[in-house]
Amino acid sequence: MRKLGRVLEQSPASVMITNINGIIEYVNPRFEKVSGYSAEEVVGKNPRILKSGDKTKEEYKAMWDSLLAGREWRGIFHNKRKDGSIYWESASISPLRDDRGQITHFIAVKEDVTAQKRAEDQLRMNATVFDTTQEGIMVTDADNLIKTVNPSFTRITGYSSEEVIGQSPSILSSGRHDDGFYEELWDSVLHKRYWSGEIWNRRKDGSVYPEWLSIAAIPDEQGIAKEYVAVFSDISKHKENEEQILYQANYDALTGLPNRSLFSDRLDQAIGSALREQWKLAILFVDLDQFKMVNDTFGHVMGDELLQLVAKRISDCVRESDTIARFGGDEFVILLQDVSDMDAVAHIATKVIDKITKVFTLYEREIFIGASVGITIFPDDAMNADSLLRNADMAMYQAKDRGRNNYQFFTASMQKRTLERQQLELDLRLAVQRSELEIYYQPVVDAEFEKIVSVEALLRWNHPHRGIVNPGVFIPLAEDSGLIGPIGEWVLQGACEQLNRWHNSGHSDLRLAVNLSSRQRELGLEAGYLQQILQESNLDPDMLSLEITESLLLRDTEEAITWLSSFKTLGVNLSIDDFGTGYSSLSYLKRFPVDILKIDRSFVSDLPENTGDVKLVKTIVAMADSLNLGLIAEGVETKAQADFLVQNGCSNLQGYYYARPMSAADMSAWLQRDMRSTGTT
Ligand SMILES: Nc1nc2c(ncn2[C@@H]2O[C@@H]3COP(=O)(O)O[C@H]4[C@@H](O)[C@H](n5cnc6c(=O)[nH]c(N)nc65)O[C@@H]4COP(=O)(O)O[C@H]3[C@H]2O)c(=O)[nH]1
Repeated sequence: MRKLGRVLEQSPASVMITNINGIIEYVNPRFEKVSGYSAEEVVGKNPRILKSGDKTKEEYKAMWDSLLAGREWRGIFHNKRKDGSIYWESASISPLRDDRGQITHFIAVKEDVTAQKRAEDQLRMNATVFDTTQEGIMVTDADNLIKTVNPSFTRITGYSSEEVIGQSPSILSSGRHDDGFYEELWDSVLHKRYWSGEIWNRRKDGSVYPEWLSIAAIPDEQGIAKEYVAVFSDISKHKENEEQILYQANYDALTGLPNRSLFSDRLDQAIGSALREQWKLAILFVDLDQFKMVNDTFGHVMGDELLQLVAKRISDCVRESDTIARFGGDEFVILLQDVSDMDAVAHIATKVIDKITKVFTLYEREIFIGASVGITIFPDDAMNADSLLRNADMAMYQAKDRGRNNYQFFTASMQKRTLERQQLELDLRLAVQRSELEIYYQPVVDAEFEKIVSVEALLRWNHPHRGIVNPGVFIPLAEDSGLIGPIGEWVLQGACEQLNRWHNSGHSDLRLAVNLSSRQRELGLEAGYLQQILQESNLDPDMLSLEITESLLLRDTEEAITWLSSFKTLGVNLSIDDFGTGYSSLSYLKRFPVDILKIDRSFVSDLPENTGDVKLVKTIVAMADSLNLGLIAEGVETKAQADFLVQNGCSNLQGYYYARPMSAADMSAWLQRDMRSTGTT
């Protein structure tokens, strides 16, 4: 019996003996160690002091039912130690009987299975991760044959586990990587036990996809790799996004051409190669003429489509290896590599202009635009990308100044001209204060009745060093700098005062036309100001007409209508200058409060020989007739032109044939002359 006692005392299992009522009578030292309670603390107590609250009442009842029926009970307890920590015990509880077979005690033999339980939980969790993770997992053996794969492997690759187990992972090879790539990969796995990187694999359906793959070698106790675990995720979507971001950062979304940033990179690279190979580069800066007008008239959708067609036409002019970029708006830039012959560069520029000036047909409309091209050469003109682009831009402006639809090579004198332009702008600021501006007047005659009907006020600048500067040069400068605001008001006031003087000297029927710039609207010219001038000059508003260009009508149409209508309300007339050069249409003539059309000089100069112009002028005359608009032909230089116009219903004529623009004093003298001699001198 003592021997038995020793067995209990030294048992590696916890032993607890309770009486029939479940009151603890004995616990062995192992119990004390595992539970943290001493024998004194638990003897006389109910074992429920160990309860963690995990088992339900029903479970305890089932256990007691079984024990009281004399059956052994086996199960797991989730118990609480004295310090509150939880542990798992596997228990076997048996009833002890006396000689009469009556149950007197219960003996519980328990084993702490916490570690085992944790390991099982860990395994279960690993299995769940393996089954549910989005990453594909493939485990291979020491010979690198597939041992197991998870469901995501099947989802990504299309192979079921049955199809791949026992196979080499090479069935996934895409063929996109060379042997060297796999050698490096395995070298890292074998020596560093790890590799991760991007790899292209092939699905069962043959499609190739990029994945992010990590391979780890799992060593045995001796450190020898027994298994390899490969974890991978399909990164096609991620790559697509990455490519899209890269694309957006480097390409123009509308035309698909490289943008400014990619162009600059390519230009830098091209400069590098050109230096090495000792060849030249040409940069062509292409700016569209009249594009803004199309955009404003027909809307952005049409403007966008036009830009796409332009991009296509420019691409047709150069080699695949050349770069064409869109810098935004209506600016395109071409980079030609390895150029030796400047004639060839000029030829390409001509080709680009020819292609762009050909008619575009969009939504059954015929659209004409033009292009001005500036060219600069590396290394002749500059050594770096920024300067080259600046030069090409400057040359492009020169091409525009020279009448559009042509190209200009950059020259050092252009830089000089740009500086001169800046100087001229400074001078213009002082011109008003120094009284260097003067209003000239050009008569408009009624050729049928041989009398003067009106004068047009045309501004001149008597520059102290340059002499007379024409408005074609300084009006754009004044518009760019905002100086057209005060200058335009000065012209209105001066011309109205002068007309008043002529009225007072007996020419009371004489009318006046003054040019308005669209910028004057933005710069705040208001009808109230004009009304004041008219009152101060004692003029009937009907004696004044404001000349506006077609482009003014087309830009910000609604605002322009409101602005012009406010002048119209005063009683002044509005005339459209350069009629026929833009996208004149009957519909906008009806929308604008216009009174007079001026036929542009360009349609008059080839009359009466040019049949196209003949037709056009006849159409404008008919249009003015039917809309009840006044008509003036500009730029009449010959008797033949005058005769043709009069015979065809336009008798109000303006041009050198009658008189050039002249100072107010000369105009006064002219007014005194006999109108009968007009045009015969
Ligand atoms: N070859 C040729 N040319 C002729 C003939 N008859 C007249 N011209 C020129 O044609 C231009 C007619 O003026 P515009 O079309 O209003 O075109 C004007 C007008 O748009 C603008 N401008 C002139 N003065 C002013 C002004 O005070 N304010 C504004 N905003 N613009 C002005 O500058 C433009 C150019 O003015 P100008 O150089 O004075 O040029 C004038 C005039 O000198 C001819 O028979 N043959």
